[in-house]
Amino acid sequence: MPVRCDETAAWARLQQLQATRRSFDLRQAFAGDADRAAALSQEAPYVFADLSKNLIDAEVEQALLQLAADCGLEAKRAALFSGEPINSTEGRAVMHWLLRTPADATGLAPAAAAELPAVHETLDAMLAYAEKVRADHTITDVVNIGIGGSDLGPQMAVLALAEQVAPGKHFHFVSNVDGHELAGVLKGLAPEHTLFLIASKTFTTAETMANAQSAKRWYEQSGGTDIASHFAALTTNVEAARAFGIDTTFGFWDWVGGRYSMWSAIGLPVALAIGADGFRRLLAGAHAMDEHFRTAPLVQNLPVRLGLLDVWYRNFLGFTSRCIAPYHSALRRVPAYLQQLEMESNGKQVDLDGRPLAVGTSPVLWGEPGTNGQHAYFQMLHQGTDVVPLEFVAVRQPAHSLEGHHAKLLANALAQAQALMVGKADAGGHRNFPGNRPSSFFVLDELTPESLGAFIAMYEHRVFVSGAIWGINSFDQWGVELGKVLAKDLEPRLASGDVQGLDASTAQLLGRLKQG
Ligand SMILES: O=P(O)(O)OC[C@H]1O[C@](O)(CO)[C@@H](O)[C@@H]1O
Repeated sequence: MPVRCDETAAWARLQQLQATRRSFDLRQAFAGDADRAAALSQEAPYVFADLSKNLIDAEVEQALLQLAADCGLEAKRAALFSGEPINSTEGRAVMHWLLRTPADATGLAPAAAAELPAVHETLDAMLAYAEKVRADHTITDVVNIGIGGSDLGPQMAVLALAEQVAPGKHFHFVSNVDGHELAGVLKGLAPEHTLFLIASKTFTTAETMANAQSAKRWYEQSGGTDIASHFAALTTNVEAARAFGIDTTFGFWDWVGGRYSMWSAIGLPVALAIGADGFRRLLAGAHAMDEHFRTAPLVQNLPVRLGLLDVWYRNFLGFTSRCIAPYHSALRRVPAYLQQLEMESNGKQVDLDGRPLAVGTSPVLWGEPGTNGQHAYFQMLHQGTDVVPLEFVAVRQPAHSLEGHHAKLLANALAQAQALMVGKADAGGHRNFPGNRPSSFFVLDELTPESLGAFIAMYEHRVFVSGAIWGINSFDQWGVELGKVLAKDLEPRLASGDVQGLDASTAQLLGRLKQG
């Protein structure tokens, strides 16, 4: 039976520490420890993290590392990198990291080594296709149709790396079954200049299938005659894609979770946007972070330190949400991407054996780019009654040459982190800032494919770490199923008006929304 984190000696120790840390004050902690900033910071590939403005100290970190030991984190990490079927409810290995492993890597576990040639064969084919389409100037618009992991990752990355996108191609992402979205995109397109990518791991997702059918109908009705050249599928279900009428397919494997799939064929929009070299650089950055996570001692391992901090905040300090503020507008879809990554992975209520947990799991993740958030919800972060740990992401070098802007942006990020911590007590009443509010601060030197890859991989592993401590399966998502089944039942009722067997509220709403 797996170890329950809350039954370990380290958990009890952390509870004791939490009781003695009720009055912990960041300002005093800095005043009392000249080494605090350095000791609670971490260099990792392409990412520097200053964790020193968090409500922790060396003793708490030490106890958290003991918790990692008691919960078998290293063995779990080894199981991840050995290709063991750690996604136990689906009987699957979890090897998205293999998608960014170089072709000549040595020392891989047999399960991983066996898959590596196929990974690179598919990658090479996909990148060759990407280069062919990039060189084809008749294709001016690429429409990615997919949802969840088949949308958020590529969309986030194409936006983040927009500076490197070759001119002449426009990228559109259609995810919602809401026809307004697809109709809005199609309005400006011509079939002969458009490439549709149907991105779906399962090739069964209702929204994606509906959008794909409508896109195909639109293509044919607008005079398009060459589906083979204007549609490609990115999927593990190549047969279903063929049955749909798509010949050009790029596959991947069931050991790649949807929310971990931007490194696979699902990343084709990114490769189309930044080219084969750019995509390989993205993979290289992520691989560098994989190696850091796999090999660095836990005490100097950034994803480990972050995952343990998440456990401390969630389970000992009782913080139920975390805010992410990228101070870079190109990172504006990062919060949405991370929401799926963390909340779909760790929003679980039972352990690996299906037994109810006695501890809280995934916090709510939310956020907007700075400085916009400052003029919206930062009020609550500074003076609200709840403490919400905040994560700043800043990029040292801008990709534009507009004078003065970047210094203003960075000054704001620094100022907000500083203000949250130091507060302002002398004004009293409405003008009082309590301070002592925690934040982490990530610095990327430049926003490049490498640094983006490393940053995202850091988050993936961080989510793995907290999930491993909680003893949950971070790689299934049964919680999305019930709504899908009920929607199937309700769809025909919206036409017929049949409310038999429905609860009174759903019946009333269905009556109001009835179609026709
Ligand atoms: O790629 P697919 O199979 O269309 O799934 C899309 C998304 O739907 C989910 O399965 C949730 O419904 C996500 O996990 C996944 O990323």
